Amino acid sequence: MTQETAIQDQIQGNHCFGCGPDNDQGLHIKSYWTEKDQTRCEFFPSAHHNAGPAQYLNGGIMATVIDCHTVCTAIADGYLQSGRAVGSGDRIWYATGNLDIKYLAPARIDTPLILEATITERSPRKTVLHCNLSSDGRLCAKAEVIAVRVPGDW
Ligand SMILES: CCCCCCCCCCCCCC(=O)SCCNC(=O)CCNC(=O)[C@H](O)C(C)(C)COP(=O)(O)OP(=O)(O)OC[C@H]1O[C@@H](n2cnc3c(N)ncnc32)[C@H](O)[C@@H]1OP(=O)(O)O
Repeated sequence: MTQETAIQDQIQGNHCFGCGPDNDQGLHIKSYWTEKDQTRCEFFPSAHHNAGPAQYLNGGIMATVIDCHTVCTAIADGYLQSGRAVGSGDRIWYATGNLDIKYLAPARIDTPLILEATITERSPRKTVLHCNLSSDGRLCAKAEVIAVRVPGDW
């Protein structure tokens, strides 16, 4: 189920700080399906994304990339469940209802992050996802996210 076009590049008009192609100052994460119900994102931190110690990544940035990777996965899944191409027709949009992160180890600022999300539950109004964030082969954070479907004009 691999694909060449990122989920974010199939959705028009997204100004989100973490995942919006239309945000000039955003992080511009890119998420791809890898298998059924699973997506992957590789993110290269910039030097100004650091925590207090310059060698480590800020935890809020980690939360943002997890949030955006999982919610974009829920949005793409919403289109697939409706039998539609991602981004086609009336907008399908989800917002973050809950984001529960456990920070397990520091992530280095000079090393790419790997995010792997899995859809664990879905219903018409919400999608539940698990996400692992790794850096340099080490699991640095794991999260449970509840994405709630909101109206297209939210
Ligand atoms: C222009 C085009 C752009 C497109 C780009 C898109 C890409 C953008 C990507 C952005 C990426 C970044 C994303 C961002 O940064 S989104 C920004 C951060 N998030 C928010 O601001 C959300 C603020 N909250 C709300 O708007 C509402 O409270 C929401 C929408 C969340 C729920 O509203 P509402 O209360 O009316 O919902 P419901 O009562 O019908 O419940 C429905 C189901 O959901 C379950 N539930 C509800 N709340 C919670 C909760 N807090 N924890 C756990 N579960 C919750 C509930 O039990 C029920 O489950 P079930 O009983 O069915 O099992």
